[in-house]
Amino acid sequence: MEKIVDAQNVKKVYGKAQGKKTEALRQLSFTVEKGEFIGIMGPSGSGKSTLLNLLATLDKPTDGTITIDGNDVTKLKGNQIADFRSQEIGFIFQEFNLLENLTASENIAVPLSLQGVKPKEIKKRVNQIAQRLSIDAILEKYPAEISGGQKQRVAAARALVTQPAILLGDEPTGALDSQSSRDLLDTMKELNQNDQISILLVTHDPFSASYCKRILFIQDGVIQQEVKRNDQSRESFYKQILTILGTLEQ
Ligand SMILES: Nc1ncnc2c1ncn2[C@@H]1O[C@H](COP(=O)(O)OP(=O)(O)OP(=O)(O)O)[C@@H](O)[C@H]1O
Repeated sequence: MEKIVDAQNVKKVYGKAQGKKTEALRQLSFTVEKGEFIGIMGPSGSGKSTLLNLLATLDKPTDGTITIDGNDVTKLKGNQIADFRSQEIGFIFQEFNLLENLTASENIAVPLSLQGVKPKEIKKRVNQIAQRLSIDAILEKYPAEISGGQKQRVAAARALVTQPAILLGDEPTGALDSQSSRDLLDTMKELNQNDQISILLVTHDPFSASYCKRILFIQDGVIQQEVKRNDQSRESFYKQILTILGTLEQ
């Protein structure tokens, strides 16, 4: 199996040398295989956002290594980091972060324009991913003219149009109603199953997490527990997640 992410002994300490220090992550190790759909859960303050920032190459670990698609991202410097991020990492957030004065299609095109891809190729790739996410009909609309669920699909298309090694999600259903959440999660499941897109989802929400194939539970900066869905139904996985969360948050 090909590893998309290989995090080894990752440690993150916040704070100045002399001042108060917070050890947000301690000796955290895990891998993500190509085509996995993995969830990260844990109580508030357990280190989830810290981990996501490190995986997104927005911050560096204090110690340890993080390899993404064969590249040790802890060794990247300056411009290499931004280039790597724009090519290899797709990101969807709770807030959709769309540019309000650009149409859906222009929003999706932004990462490709930044990479200097030619307009004809951009058009082709935007149309392809829009079809995949069933948003072809709204491509010429502005964010203010579409629903929350559609906005998140546009954001997902923007994240995937560069064909990144991994799609990172930070509570992507957090601002959606339950039907739009379900639709987005179904689409993510489909992209994972049919297109082998590797997805890592950080979430508080057991319903979203129940779509994952494997979940890492973090507590106090370490992986406390790991569960696999295997062949159980999503409903039964959901119940298992609730039980574990109950024990963790005591
Ligand atoms: N920039 C920072 N400077 C100092 N401490 C920080 C910083 N960011 C996070 N921390 C601390 O690191 C620990 C882990 O925080 P983190 O935000 O990663 O947790 P989380 O699991 O994402 O929490 P939540 O679910 O509430 O978003 C916490 O103790 C937090 O206070």
